[in-house]
Amino acid sequence: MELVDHLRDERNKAQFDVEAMKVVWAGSPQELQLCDRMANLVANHPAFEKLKRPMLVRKELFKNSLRKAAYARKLVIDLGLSEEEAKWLRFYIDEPTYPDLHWGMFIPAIEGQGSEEQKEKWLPLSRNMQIIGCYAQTEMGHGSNVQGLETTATFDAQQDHFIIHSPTLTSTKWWPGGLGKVSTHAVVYARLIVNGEFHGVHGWYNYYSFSFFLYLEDHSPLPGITVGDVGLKFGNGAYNTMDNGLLRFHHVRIPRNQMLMRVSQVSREGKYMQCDDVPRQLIYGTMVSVRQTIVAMVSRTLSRAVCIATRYSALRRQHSSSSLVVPCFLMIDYQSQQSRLFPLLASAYAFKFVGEWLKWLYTDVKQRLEANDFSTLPEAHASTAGLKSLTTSATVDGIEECMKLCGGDGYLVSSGLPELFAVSVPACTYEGDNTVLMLQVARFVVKTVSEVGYKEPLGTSSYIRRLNTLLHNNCLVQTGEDWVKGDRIVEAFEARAARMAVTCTQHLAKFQDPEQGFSELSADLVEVAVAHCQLIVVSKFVEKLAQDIPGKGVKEALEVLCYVYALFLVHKHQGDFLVTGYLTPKQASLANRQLRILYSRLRPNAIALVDAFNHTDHYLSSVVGRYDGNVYPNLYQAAFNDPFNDSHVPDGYHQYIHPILNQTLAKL
Ligand SMILES: CCCCCCCCCC/C=C\CCCC(=O)SCCNC(=O)CCNC(=O)[C@H](O)C(C)(C)COP(=O)(O)OP(=O)(O)OC[C@H]1O[C@@H](n2cnc3c(N)ncnc32)[C@H](O)[C@@H]1OP(=O)(O)O
Ligand SMILES: Cc1cc2nc3c(=O)[nH]c(=O)nc-3n(C[C@H](O)[C@H](O)[C@H](O)COP(=O)(O)OP(=O)(O)OC[C@H]3O[C@@H](n4cnc5c(N)ncnc54)[C@H](O)[C@@H]3O)c2cc1C
Repeated sequence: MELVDHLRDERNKAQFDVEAMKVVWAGSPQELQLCDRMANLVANHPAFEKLKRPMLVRKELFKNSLRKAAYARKLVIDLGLSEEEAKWLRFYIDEPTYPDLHWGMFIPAIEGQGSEEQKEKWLPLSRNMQIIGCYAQTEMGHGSNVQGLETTATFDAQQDHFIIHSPTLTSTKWWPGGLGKVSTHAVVYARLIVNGEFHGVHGWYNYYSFSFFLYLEDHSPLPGITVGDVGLKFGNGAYNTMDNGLLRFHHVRIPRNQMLMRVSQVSREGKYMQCDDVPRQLIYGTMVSVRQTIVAMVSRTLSRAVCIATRYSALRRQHSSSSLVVPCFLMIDYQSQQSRLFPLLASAYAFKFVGEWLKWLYTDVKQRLEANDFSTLPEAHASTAGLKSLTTSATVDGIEECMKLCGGDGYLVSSGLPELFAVSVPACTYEGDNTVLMLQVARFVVKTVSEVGYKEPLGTSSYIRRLNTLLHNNCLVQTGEDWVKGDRIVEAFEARAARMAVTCTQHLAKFQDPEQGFSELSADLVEVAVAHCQLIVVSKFVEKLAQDIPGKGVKEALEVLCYVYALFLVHKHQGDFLVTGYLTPKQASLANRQLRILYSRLRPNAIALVDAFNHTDHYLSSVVGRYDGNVYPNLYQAAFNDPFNDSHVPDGYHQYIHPILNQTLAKL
């Protein structure tokens, strides 16, 4: 039977080579081929079916996710998949489970903080999954405030042991993924006490990581350990496939050599030593690594929501504004729909490119760290923290908007959007609360501004070198067309970021106690950080356009997306641009007018741009976002796939409805 493509007319409108755009989106022909292979491996295997997931109760759901993870492991071994292939396989299975933390945090923590000897011992075991690990940092009472962690690790010189203890209820480890039910091991963060002395009363050396056995082989906890799951989380299915755990220690002994020893050591005699040439911030290194990964992944999450909303918008017709009777308008042709949808489409591309750049930055910093060059660590920290915060917040808001863009059907689980929202929303909290992370960026920016004159700003903050120009030269835009020039756009974002940073730095200088100033101005500081991070995203998109991009019409389509992203932000944050005096109201309104023109240029390419994401229907798991656009019959069928429709008479009907109908409520 011939398959009907309900979106064919839309696909025919494309003004660029979709196959070439797929390569740009994937990053390279090799990446495209790799992702395509892994996505289809998952899509074509019944073991990875996921549509029934939201109907399962927690225990069934969890067992189901363990089965999938085991099956994935078997595939990795049977097919001899590389670590990279295995990573994409897990990604397309699309279900948070313990291997995410094992591969994503436990192994990187050992790699980054273990001594050579420790790495040699633990990494092969971990990579072969003979042990399964998690990352136990957060406590019930302390999440963002890592320095406040209460778990103690007291050195016992007599027995050459550390004693790990949870002295208070609030010191209970709380949230680590994979901890609750599965992990055999954990990297645990605790305060170090040697010879009765708390290291780090001043906040320098007060917590260190330890790796130790959590379970006995018969799978009951070691003596002195209490472990469990933190409980049901938001959303059906969603993150409930993960065993986020709680953990308490009652004077648990571990050998001294299970302290991760790259940054500092405790000797047999009980002497504490910090490696001179290694900054203590290295113990935060795993977080830098995961924040980078989150940015690399988040564009795919947003692209998924946008793909669903764009396809449905290009199919569903509503009345025109002049006639409420004739259903003639495609939703995507409403200007108001475009102004909500197209900036999200542009954001997905923008986040993809900034994610590629961040990966490059991180790879570079990682190589430097291995060679004990720590000079770029502050920038890597600020960039990973800021971009993690910016992109996850925008993505989660974007998914919610996509849900609304699909009307009532977006609210159905079968649209794929509610579960995507539920599984993504904790990304604004985990790996650092987004506001807390933006305050770290602000600290970095303010410090850079304060040091102008005796320290050269580098990398993402190098615009601060041209402070004088940026503070005094205002925008030169005179026509709408003037706004679609890469260097002009970047300069506008630089001027806004620099002016906001300088104003805040001047306000901070008025406080006698800098920390009090930082606290009182924290809301403004977050805005400074947002401006800095948006500048990074815009400038990396503009830099991408300066590269050689093959394929008919591909570069032109990307240019439109870049300007949509940038001018949408100019419009959204026009208050910043006007208050800093960089733009006049006329220039701001020209930007908005140009944005409307760009929407009309993007419109014919909309479906092709989401097709270029190359998402399988399995990955989308959305009735309204199907590739073939055959929505309505499938929407109807999906309703009958719900077990709730197995019978006309639900449980409780005879008991609770009949008495009302028969007016026999008194018998209840
Ligand atoms: C949308 C869908 C996305 C899909 C993606 C899927 C993939 C992801 C799978 C994983 C899923 C879940 C995993 C979740 C795991 C976790 O959540 S682990 C726990 C994470 N916890 C946190 O992130 C805690 C946040 N808090 C902190 O990072 C720090 O404590 C904080 C930075 C807030 C510390 O603040 P202070 O106490 O003020 O800092 P100090 O300790 O005094 O240090 C200040 C100096 O150190 C520098 N610094 C800070 N952090 C780092 C770092 N990471 N690297 C390098 N340097 C760092 C800081 O700049 C200061 O430097 P200065 O003194 O100014 O020079
Ligand atoms: C799904 C999920 C998975 C997780 N996985 C892990 C894991 O594997 N391992 C692990 O160790 N942890 C994990 N966590 C814990 C996570 O890292 C913490 O939740 C996170 O760091 C935030 O800490 P908190 O929950 O204590 O929030 P809090 O720090 O209590 O923040 C609450 C509010 O206070 C504000 N706030 C806090 N501090 C400041 C400040 N200094 N200035 C201004 N505002 C502030 C925040 O902006 C926020 O609005 C996970 C969490 C979730 C939700």
